[in-house]
Amino acid sequence: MDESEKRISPQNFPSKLTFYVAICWFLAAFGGLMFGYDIGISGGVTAMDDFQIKFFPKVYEKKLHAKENNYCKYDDQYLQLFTSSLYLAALVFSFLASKACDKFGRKPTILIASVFFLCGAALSASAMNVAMLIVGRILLGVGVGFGNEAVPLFLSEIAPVNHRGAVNILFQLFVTIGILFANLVNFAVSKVHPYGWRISLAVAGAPAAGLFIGSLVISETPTSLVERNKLEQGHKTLKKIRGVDNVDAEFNQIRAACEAAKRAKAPFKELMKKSSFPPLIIGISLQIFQQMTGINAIMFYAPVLFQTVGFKNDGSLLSAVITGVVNVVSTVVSVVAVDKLGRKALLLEACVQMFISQVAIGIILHLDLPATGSLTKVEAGAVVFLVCFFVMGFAWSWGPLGWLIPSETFPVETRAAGFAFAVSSNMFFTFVVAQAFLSMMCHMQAYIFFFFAGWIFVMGLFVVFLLPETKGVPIDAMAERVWKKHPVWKKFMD
Ligand SMILES: OC[C@H]1O[C@](O)(CO)[C@@H](O)[C@@H]1O
Repeated sequence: MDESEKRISPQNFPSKLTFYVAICWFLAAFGGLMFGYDIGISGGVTAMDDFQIKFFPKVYEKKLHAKENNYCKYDDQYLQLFTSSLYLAALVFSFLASKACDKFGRKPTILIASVFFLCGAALSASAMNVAMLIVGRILLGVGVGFGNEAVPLFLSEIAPVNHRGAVNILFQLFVTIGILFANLVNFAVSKVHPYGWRISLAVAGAPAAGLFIGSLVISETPTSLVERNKLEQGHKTLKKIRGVDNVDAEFNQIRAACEAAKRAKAPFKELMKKSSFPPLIIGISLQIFQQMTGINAIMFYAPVLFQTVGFKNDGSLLSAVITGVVNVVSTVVSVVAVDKLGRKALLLEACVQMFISQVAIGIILHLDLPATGSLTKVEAGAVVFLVCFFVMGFAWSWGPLGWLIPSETFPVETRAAGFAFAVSSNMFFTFVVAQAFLSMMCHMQAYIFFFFAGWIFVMGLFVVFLLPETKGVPIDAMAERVWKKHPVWKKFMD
C-alpha cells in the first residue's frame, strides 16, 4: 500500500494525446463495433419473413395465424438459440482469452478474435441450414470472447492514465454504434428479397476486416510487453505512444504493477480471499443487474417486440433504429457525466427512469394487448417512446458503468482475473435473457415487464446500501478510502 504513495502521482506522468494512440484506439474499437453489430443484427434478422421461411417455417406459420396469442408468435427455442449461442461461446472463450492475453499479449489475441469474426460472418451469411447458421454464430461468439477480454484491456492500457475512465466508456460507445449500424443495415435490406438477411449477416465482415487490419497495425501494450519480460521493447513502445522521451516514472509504475501481479501467483485463488469479496461481489452483481434490467430483451428483440405490439415489418425495424440512436447519444452523455455527477447518482437516477418505463409498458400491454390483438397507434407510439426512455437511462448508467466500475475497483493483483469474472457473468446472463425472453414473454405476457421492474427495484436498493462511490478515488487507494470505510464491506477487510 505504502509503495504507491512513493510513486509520482499518475496525473503527473508526462504524455501527449498522440495521433498514434488515437489510431490504435480507433482500430481496436472495431472490436466494440463488432460486438455491437452482433448484438443488433439478430433481432432484425429473426423478424424477417425470408429468414423465417428458410430456417424457421413453423415460426412463420405461427406468425401468420397469430391473432389472439400475439405474445407467443416467436416462442421457439431454436430461434432463440440463433441469438443466444453466441454468448455461450463467448462465455467459455473469455476465460481462455484471459490466458491468451497473458501468454501471447493483447495484439495477437485481438488478431485471433478478428479471424473468428471473419469466419463466423462468412459461415452465417452463406448458411444453408440451421446448423450452419448456429455454428456461424458460435464462431462469432468465440470472437466476442477473445475481443471483449483483449480490447478493453488494450484500450485502457495504452490510454494516458488520466483518460482511463473516458477511454473505458469508449468501448461501450463503440458497442452502441455497432448496434445502431446493425439496425440501419437491417432496415435498409429488409426489402431485398429473398436474401436481405444474408446481406445483414455478411456486413458483419466489414468491422471484422477493420479489426483484422487494425490488429496488424497496432502496437502491443507496454504492460503486456513488460509482463512477458520484454522490458526494452516495452520502454520503447511507451515512448512512442506517449510522444515524449521522459516516460521513466510511468514505466517504473508499470513494472511495479506487473511484479505485484506476478507475486500473487494464483490470481484466481487470491480472488477467493475474504478481502477480495467486496470488489468481486460488486463487479459480478453490476453485470448481472445490467442484464436483468431487460436491456437485451430490447436490443435483441426490439423489432420482434414492436411487431408483437402491432407494427408492420418496416415500422418495427425503423423503431429499432430510433432506440439505437437514443442508445448512442445517451452513452456519449455518460462520458461527460460520469466524473462530474459520480457513479451512484447516475445509477440511481437510471433505476427510477427504467422502473417507470418498464411498469408503464407493462400496464399498457396488460390493459390493451390481449383484448384487441394490436395496440392503437397512440399506444404503440407510447410504447416506442417508453422503450427509448428506458434505453436512455440504461445507456448513461448501467451500460458503461457495468464495465467501468469492475475495472477500477480490483487491486492490481486480481484485476485481470476479477475482470474476467465480470465479463463472463455478463455473457452468461446475456445468454439467459437471449434464450429465455421470447418464451417468458409467451408465458408471462405483459407481466414480463413487471418482472424486469422488480429487478430494477432491487438494483436501486443495492446502489443505496451496498455500492460505494468510486468517483475520483485513485485505484491504489480503493482499500483504504472505500472498502475499509463502508459500513458493510469493512467487515471483509482485515
Ligand atoms: O447498449 C446495450 C448493450 O450494452 C451491453 O449491456 C453491454 O454493456 C450489452 O449487453 C447490451 O446489448
